[in-house]
Amino acid sequence: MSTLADRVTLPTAADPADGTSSDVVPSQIPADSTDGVGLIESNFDVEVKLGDLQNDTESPLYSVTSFEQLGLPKEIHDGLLAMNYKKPSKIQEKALPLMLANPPQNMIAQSQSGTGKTGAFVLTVLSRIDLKKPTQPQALVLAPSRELARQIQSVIQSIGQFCTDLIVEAAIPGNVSRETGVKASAVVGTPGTVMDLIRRRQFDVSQLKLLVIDEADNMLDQQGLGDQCVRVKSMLPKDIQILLFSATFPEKVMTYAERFAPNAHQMKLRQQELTVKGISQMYMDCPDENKKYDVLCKLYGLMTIGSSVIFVRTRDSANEIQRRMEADGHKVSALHGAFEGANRDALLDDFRSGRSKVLITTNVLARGIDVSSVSMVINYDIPMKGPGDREPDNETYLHRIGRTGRFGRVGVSISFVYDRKSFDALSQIANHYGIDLIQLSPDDWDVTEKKVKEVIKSSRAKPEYAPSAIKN
Ligand SMILES: Nc1ncnc2c1ncn2[C@@H]1O[C@H](COP(=O)(O)OP(=O)(O)OP(=O)(O)O)[C@@H](O)[C@H]1O
Repeated sequence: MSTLADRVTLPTAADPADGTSSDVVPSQIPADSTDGVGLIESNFDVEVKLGDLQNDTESPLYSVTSFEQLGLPKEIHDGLLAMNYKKPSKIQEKALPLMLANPPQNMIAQSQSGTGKTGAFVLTVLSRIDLKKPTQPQALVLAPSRELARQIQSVIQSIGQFCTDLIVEAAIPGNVSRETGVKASAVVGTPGTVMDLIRRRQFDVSQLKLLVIDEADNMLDQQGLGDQCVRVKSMLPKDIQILLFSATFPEKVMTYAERFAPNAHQMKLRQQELTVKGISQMYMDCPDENKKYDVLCKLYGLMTIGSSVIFVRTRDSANEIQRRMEADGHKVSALHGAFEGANRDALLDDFRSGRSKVLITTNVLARGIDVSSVSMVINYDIPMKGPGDREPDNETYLHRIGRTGRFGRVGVSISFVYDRKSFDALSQIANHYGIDLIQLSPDDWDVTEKKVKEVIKSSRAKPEYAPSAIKN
């Protein structure tokens, strides 16, 4: 059978399995005992030398400074030690002195997925709060989803675990008491809920000193949440320090971001620097759309995969794939915006803890979510944008695959293509970032198994630091 790749030439990387171009640690592949569902507990037995990466000048995890040199208060430093953060990553090292300086200045900061942007702004939040006013809101972080807001709340609580009287509240639907309103020094929320709370006078913003917008390119995009963020900002003190963070800042949003955060320091990456080296990016050339599902099941049937995320275009297809996979004996969960909040929280908590290992979701979880055990991301549908979904969505692709390969770990992403449109879209994404995609074929499962397993196996690493101090 001729494959799409026979017909159209897409650049392919040297096969990492042949040892010519490999960012992964080659390891012995055990004869996996699959139980038909391919979702077996894994043994984390390979060491990742994070210290090596943090000494590699080319790595975004590299830094020359120590956290001590950043002059953070003792209780914050103790929190970092408890999290096993030994050295700052590049973004933390470079951005922190600028963000912590007085008088406060705005910042627009870009760094690859999973390189510690959250840590960078959380340290700024904690440094700016006066803990003697525990219920007076002083720092506000906005994020695009309730899941990301809750995660950031947990990171503030974890790094701030020795900050006495620290109260961090999530301003997400259904979470803030109508009677008391917001009673915390740090608030993390989604823009719609934050706007409602301010309007209903349940959130006193008069003493806010810091506004952080995470995933800022998405949050300021006029097609999306832009309006709400602008409205929130218009209700805040005029001299507030503004920090904008993302792994992606497309040019058209950048111009807007510069107006939103005037005179900001800027840390930007070149387009070719945006991809994370530890993620082996592959694509699967499926015979047709209907066969995508069979290929998916075959993949899970063949391999022992730690945790993985499957991204689809619509909520309906997430439900449908979940239904079919469960009927076929796979244990999977689906999470998307149609579910009620508490249910979404429980589903993600299960995934974080490893109780569930396969998460089928939409773009709602494409950004920011940090689950270090994710070793595989599947783009079941190539991310598209614009009227009629005509254009490839470069940014969403990068964020989706960034759910694996967190902070020096390795992971694999597999994007499914099946026709000219999906193939061209993926080619455009690859060209945009200068990525060499590795081709997989459903006609040759031995090779696929070898290529994917090699990465997955080495991703079962025991990092030097605690995997994630996030408490749910
Ligand atoms: N200095 C550090 N030392 C060790 N681990 C760290 C350090 N900074 C961050 N981490 C860990 O690295 C992981 C990724 O960090 P984080 O979620 O902040 O990435 P990010 O850059 O915000 O990613 P994304 O672009 O996906 O939002 C987290 O599990 C975090 O706890």
